[in-house]
Amino acid sequence: MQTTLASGQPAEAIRTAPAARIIDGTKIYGSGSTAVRALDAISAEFAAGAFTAIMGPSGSGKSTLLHCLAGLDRLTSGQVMIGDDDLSRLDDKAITLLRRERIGFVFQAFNLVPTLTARENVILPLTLGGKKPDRAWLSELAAALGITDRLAHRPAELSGGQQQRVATARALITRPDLIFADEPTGNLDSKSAAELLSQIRRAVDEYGQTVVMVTHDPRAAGYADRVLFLADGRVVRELPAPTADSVLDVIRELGTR
Ligand SMILES: Nc1ncnc2c1ncn2[C@@H]1O[C@H](COP(=O)(O)OP(=O)(O)OP(=O)(O)O)[C@@H](O)[C@H]1O
Repeated sequence: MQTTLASGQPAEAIRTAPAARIIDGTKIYGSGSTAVRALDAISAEFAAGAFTAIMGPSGSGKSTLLHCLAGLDRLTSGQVMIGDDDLSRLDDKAITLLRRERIGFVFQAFNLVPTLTARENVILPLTLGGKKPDRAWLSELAAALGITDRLAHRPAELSGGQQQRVATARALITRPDLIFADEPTGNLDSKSAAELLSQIRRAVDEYGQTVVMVTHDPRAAGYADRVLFLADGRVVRELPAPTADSVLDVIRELGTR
């Protein structure tokens, strides 16, 4: 029989630490009269094996949240936990290692290395860690993302959308526990966007990976398990089991408040 706690939740669910957590996170850029409070004592949990979309108006702190969760930037105060590791207690070297081993990124600026081919860019996280790529997985990813025939090309010879898909393959190649994506479909036509989102969805459903994705697109958010809406550096609404329509409804409602 399954053990349940007083809260009604199964004990197993409680024991499994969230993949990532931010607790009372505040991020202030600059100081004095020019200081900007990008995150304002925000708290949120990202369950292992779940896909969360982050939405909110421009300047609401979405990218800052992603960067702080991913250990690319440090909070001014508060805590970020990746599994059981408290990022505020780790030095930069330890954070770099943790990122390389457990985290994949897809960002707006693709950060592809211009002198490397698409294939070399995709496998870079493995090369850096001294590991060999799993050829079958590389082929599967390239096919699913529609870049198989572009792998020998350098980034400058690829369209923006193709570069975005190469960056996505790079984020997925190590099968990281956690994937952070900042507007991954921003430069894609709707068919390519659907392919990329399906691939991200598979990462969650088939491999149990945890995804946190910033997006402005209600259709993209519809692929997630829940949406967190930010405003002024805080979570103002959580929407479980979103659809493009229910996301639009919440955006309209928040916009008219
Ligand atoms: N490096 C920085 N220095 C100073 N202010 C910054 C910096 N980065 C972000 N900000 C400010 O912090 C606030 C939150 O920015 P952030 O990029 O997190 O918002 P966002 O919700 O991702 O916006 P968008 O949807 O436009 O990408 C904004 O007011 C922004 O101008």
